[in-house]
Amino acid sequence: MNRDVDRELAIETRDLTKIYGSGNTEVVAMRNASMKVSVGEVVALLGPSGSGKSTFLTAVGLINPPTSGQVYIRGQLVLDGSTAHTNLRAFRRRHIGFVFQKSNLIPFLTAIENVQIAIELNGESSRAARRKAMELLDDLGVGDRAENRPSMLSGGQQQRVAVARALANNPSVILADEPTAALDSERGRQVMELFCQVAHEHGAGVIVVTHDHRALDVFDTTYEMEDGRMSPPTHTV
Ligand SMILES: Nc1ncnc2c1ncn2[C@@H]1O[C@H](COP(=O)(O)OP(=O)(O)OP(=O)(O)O)[C@@H](O)[C@H]1O
Repeated sequence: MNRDVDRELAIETRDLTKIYGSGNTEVVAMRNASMKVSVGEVVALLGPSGSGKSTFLTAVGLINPPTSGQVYIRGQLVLDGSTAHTNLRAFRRRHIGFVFQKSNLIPFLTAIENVQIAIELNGESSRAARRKAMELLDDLGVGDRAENRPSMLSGGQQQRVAVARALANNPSVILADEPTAALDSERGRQVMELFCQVAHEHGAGVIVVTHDHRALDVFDTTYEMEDGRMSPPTHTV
């Protein structure tokens, strides 16, 4: 990626601070955390347990607002401290895709239905949604498992379906919390590589919280949190 060009930003956070509790129980979980993620950039977020990664990710995901600081998505100010500048639920559904540690697929729906339903919820016709869902499953190498329920799929295949679902509505932003934690290192790497490839192709800004230092070369940029503070970015050459 050519970083000399001022690319369009998918995500920008400015000085995010989060304080839980008050008085004796006050915890400053995040201090002035700033990050810029361009369209098509895939970022790894590292840090020890309790360093504030989930607090940061859930603030960017508009789930757990910061105490102060701003979140911009595609240049639009969405959160200023705990003040919402848009309808957060609607904005989240349209612009943000989530991938969790476990795939969280709906057990009684097939792989394709799990992806299709996410597209239909955003107002697509069932036919168009099914076609798009199939394309995504094919992209992620699980098209041949489209008619299987999650219990018939391996952990890696389930996670690929979950990634397809996160990409379903062409989100500007994808947030993943240890998406490969339940997989062995080889399968974890495969899922991460595919995830990055598809995110690049779809032009989303992606932040992945990971503990796996072995797969860092698949990311464009790495940040590290420690004691609530965000490091400057390290770019992969
Ligand atoms: N709801 C809460 N109330 C009070 N303190 C909290 C709350 N959530 C998190 N914390 C505290 O904030 C700090 C940062 O937690 P956070 O979960 O963001 O860290 P993390 O880096 O994601 O950790 P892990 O890797 O273990 O998930 C920790 O000290 C944690 O105990």
